[in-house]
Amino acid sequence: MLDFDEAQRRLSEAGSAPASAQTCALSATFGRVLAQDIVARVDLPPADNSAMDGYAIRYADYAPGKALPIQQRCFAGESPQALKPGQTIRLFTGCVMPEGADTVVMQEDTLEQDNTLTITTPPAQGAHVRLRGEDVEQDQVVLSAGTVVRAPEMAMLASQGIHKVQVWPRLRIGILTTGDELVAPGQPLGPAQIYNSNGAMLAGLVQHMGADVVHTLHAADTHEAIEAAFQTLLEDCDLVLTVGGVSVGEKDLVKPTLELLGGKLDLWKVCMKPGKPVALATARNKPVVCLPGNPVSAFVVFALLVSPLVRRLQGRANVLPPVGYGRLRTHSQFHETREEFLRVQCKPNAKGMPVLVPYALQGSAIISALPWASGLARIPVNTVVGDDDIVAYYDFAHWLS
Ligand SMILES: Nc1nc2c(c(=O)[nH]1)N[C@H]1C(S)=C(S)[C@@H](COP(=O)(O)OP(=O)(O)OC[C@H]3O[C@@H](n4cnc5c(N)ncnc54)[C@H](O)[C@@H]3O)O[C@H]1N2
Ligand code: MOO
Repeated sequence: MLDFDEAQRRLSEAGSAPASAQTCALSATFGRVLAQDIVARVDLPPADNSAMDGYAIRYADYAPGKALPIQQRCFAGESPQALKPGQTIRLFTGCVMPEGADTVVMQEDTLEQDNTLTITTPPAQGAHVRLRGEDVEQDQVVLSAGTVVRAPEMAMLASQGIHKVQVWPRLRIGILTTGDELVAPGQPLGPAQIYNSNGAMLAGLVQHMGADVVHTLHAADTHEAIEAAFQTLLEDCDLVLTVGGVSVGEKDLVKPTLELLGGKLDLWKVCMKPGKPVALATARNKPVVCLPGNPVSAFVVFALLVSPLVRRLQGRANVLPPVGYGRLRTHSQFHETREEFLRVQCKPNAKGMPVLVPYALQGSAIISALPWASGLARIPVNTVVGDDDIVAYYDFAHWLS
């Protein structure tokens, strides 16, 4: 069985960014991956401006109790006059600083009467002035290729006046579920049947990562049905995910069918619990990942092994999210021969230290653990782990996005 970290590395490298980029309007960039570095076109802010509603002065003109005539009232969007010596200009937040002024006095620290200003609280030199370029300087790289565009990145693009960018095409993923015991939701449940929950789950996981679900197919446990589904999926998709039928049972036909189609098996069986019977193959130059059928196993394998490959294929720069840590709150002692990934909730204790509370049932068919858990606690192999021990924590907020 392959070591978990080695398997994760190999899956994360089992593909590459798309061959060509496409142009995307700013308003449609949410969730897209930048295919170009973004270089600042303008200084941000483009000019010195006021951070407060108040009065622009030349600091040297200040003296306690001294009255300064108000030369002009200037609103945001208007160009101020140059400040005359010994005078002040009334201005508002966002107004460009008048030439000659170096300080803004906020209006709460002043008295205005008969068009003259008295400053009641001594100002600090240079106070409340936002300096040209203090945020971003022209020609600086503000966003790198491989960044996922979310609201902060949209703010940055817009602040630079950029309304079109080069992005990678959306990743097209196909899903294949197998198993004669499965029934589609909406259909009556017969004896010895269960609902197909992995199809919907994987479709949701794919969408959450900003990729497209091109097909969600279901095949009966026959070579013919599985082969026909593979033909469609390999034709239409960049990545194929199968679920179930990848273990050692007599109807576990996914791997043999893939091999019949000329697929090359790159790895099979990883030393992890849940998730052992996972396979990575290449067919028609496309990666195929076969996930174990148990719902929790499929979910965990997607989070830890498939999501890095998805990020790679999407052209993202960071494919392996950060791993956190926490103190395990448990009544059990663990001494594993496979890396175990417990479904846990992460909560801070009174000192703010993250505490990882495992779900009561840790079987790989326990679907109720999935909406409950915030992430996975990693129990290392050949190590006794008990209450309060510090273990690695894989937060779904990072590992599923
Ligand atoms: N003799 C052995 N048996 C098993 C082994 C083993 O090493 N030796 N490994 C076990 C482990 S670990 C796992 S995980 C499962 C995975 O097996 P498969 O990937 O071949 O999956 P199936 O046998 O098809 O299904 C397993 C389980 O999951 C249910 N399932 C499958 N697909 C769906 C779906 N779309 N929605 C909901 N539930 C699904 C299926 O009914 C089974 O209960 O193998 C162990 N066995
Ligand atoms: O590996 Mo299986 O995924 O333990 O249930």
